Parts: sequence; C-alpha cells; structure tokens
Amino acid sequence: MPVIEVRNLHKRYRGKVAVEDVSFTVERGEIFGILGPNGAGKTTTVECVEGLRRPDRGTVSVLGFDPVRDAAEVRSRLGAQLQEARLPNRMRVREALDLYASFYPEPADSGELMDVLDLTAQRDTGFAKLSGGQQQRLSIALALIGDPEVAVLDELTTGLDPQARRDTWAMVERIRDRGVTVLLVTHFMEEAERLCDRLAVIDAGRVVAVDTPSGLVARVEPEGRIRVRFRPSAPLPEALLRDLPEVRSVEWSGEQVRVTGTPEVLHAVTSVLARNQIIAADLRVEQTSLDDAFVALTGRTLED
Ligand SMILES: Nc1ncnc2c1ncn2[C@@H]1O[C@H](COP(=O)(O)OP(=O)(O)OP(=O)(O)O)[C@@H](O)[C@H]1O
Repeated sequence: MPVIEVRNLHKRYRGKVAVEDVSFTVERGEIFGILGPNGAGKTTTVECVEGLRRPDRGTVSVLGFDPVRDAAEVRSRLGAQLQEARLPNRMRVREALDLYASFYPEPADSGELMDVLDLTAQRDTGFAKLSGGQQQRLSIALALIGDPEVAVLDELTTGLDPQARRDTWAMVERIRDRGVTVLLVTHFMEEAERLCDRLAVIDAGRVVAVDTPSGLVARVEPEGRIRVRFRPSAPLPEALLRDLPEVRSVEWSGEQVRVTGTPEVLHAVTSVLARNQIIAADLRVEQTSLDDAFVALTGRTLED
C-alpha cells in the first residue's frame, strides 16, 4: 500500500481553480517532491494531504486513512512543517519541543531530535535569537516530535543561505534514513534534484510528469546528450565536426560553436581539434539539467 495516494484531486477557491487534476502516489521511505512555480497549487495539494482542506473532487489517502474523515488518525501519524511557522519570540527551543510533544500520546525523544537536527547547543535559546537556519531546523523538529510515519515539509529552505540549505538537506536525508516518508514541497530545482527520490512536476494545478530527477531529464533528452561549447583558436571547417559519428548538431553563435552529441562527443571533438592544432578556448560542457527538463515539460522556467 502506498503511504500517500492522491487521485484526481480538484480544489478551487471562490471560482479560482488552484488544483485542476492532481494524482500521485508516495511509497514508504521515499523523499517525494512536489516541484512547481509559485501559485502552481503545491501548498493546496499538501494541505489536502494534511487534512487542512477538503478536496472538491478526487480522493486522498494517507496510510489508508482519509485525512478529513479520519483526521485524528492522520494527525497522529503525519507531521507537518508549516510555511513560515512562527513561535513566540521568547519561547526556548526545549520549551517549544516539550509543548508540541504534549499533543501526542507517544512523542519522539526531544533530546535525540535536537541532536539529529543540530539544536542541542540552542536548547535554551529563545526563538527570536535563533538564526534562520536554526529556526528552520526547529520547525522540522516540531514536525517530527510526534514521531510521525510521514513528514510534510513545505518550502523547507526558503530564505536560507546556501550552507544552511545544504545542512538542512543533509538533515532531511537523515530523517528519511530513520524510516520517515517525506513529502517535500519546493520551488528550488537544485533542492529537488539533490534530495528527491521522485518528483511530481506541477504547473497551473496539473501534474505535468512524475518521475525520478534523472528520469525527468531522460524524458526530454533520451540519449543523455551533452553539449560542448568553445571558441576555436583558428578557423575550423564545420565538416570536421559534422563528420564525427558522435556529433548530432553544430551551431555557431559569432565565434563560438556549440556541438551537441552523445556522451563521447567531448572526447571526439577535442581529438579532432588536437589533430588540427586548434585550441578550444572557453571550453564548457553542458549536460541537460532538471532545469532544461522543466522548461521542456512546462514551456517555461520556474522563475516565470
Ligand atoms: N485561501 C485562498 N483563497 C483564494 N485563492 C487561493 C487561496 N490559497 C491559494 N490560492 C490561489 O490558488 C492558487 C494555488 O495556490 P497554492 O498556494 O496552492 O500554490 P503554490 O504552488 O503552493 O504556490 P506558493 O509556492 O506561492 O505557495 C494560487 O493562484 C493562489 O493564489
């Protein structure tokens, strides 16, 4: 049985469609991402999973329970990190964890959770005195204090600096390694690529694709093509490149040439250049990224 199953979910707010037809399943032990631009319907979807919103149409099941009908069951098994959670300024880390632990019959060990989330040194620090990364880690700890089987993390690393972001990703992996299934909402491509086992790409309330990050890339670039860009140091007859079996296309942009081909294209091009005593200046190798896949799947970039 999947841990989370969402089938043909529809949700509108006063005539405005937020979720148009969303289906996906999350298996036990996965980090499953919902990736999409602002307003795509990600938060609405996970709020239906959490039982905070009632779907207009479609079904949601969490560990076999209906989050609205069986709210108490779902609440005791699912931990949610809310977007921009705030606590009273002077509430200490330890107090916040104790307070949240009191909501659950069998909470997790708060000392261990502080260890895992690197908050032990801050146990007596008030919320307002924590750094952004520490506040974020506390909000993850609060999502996990009920010892849930499923954790829903929404915009986990928004507002964090790159180092704090990477530390937080490592924490999420540790949580998954403890057996928790993670549903992660993000609009950061790098986060999705680095952290998620599988992803649902959502755009304008619809699922565009569900796959592993590399599977999404392979959909738009089935042969794992790569691109090599450089500026030749001397005139380069295009036929030298075109005749290589590894090469698919050759495009010029001013003095710069962009050669696309199989994964062996880099070796083939540099060999032919060496034989002809041409140097490749500003050589760059580009691989199809999840960014490219997103553009190909949705017709726009995440920032649009
Ligand atoms: N309570 C609400 N009332 C009316 N419209 C809403 C409400 N909540 C969200 N919406 C609208 O529904 C659409 C989907 O919003 P949702 O928050 O689910 O998207 P999202 O992908 O999570 O975006 P974000 O990352 O900005 O939170 C948006 O157009 C949003 O403006």
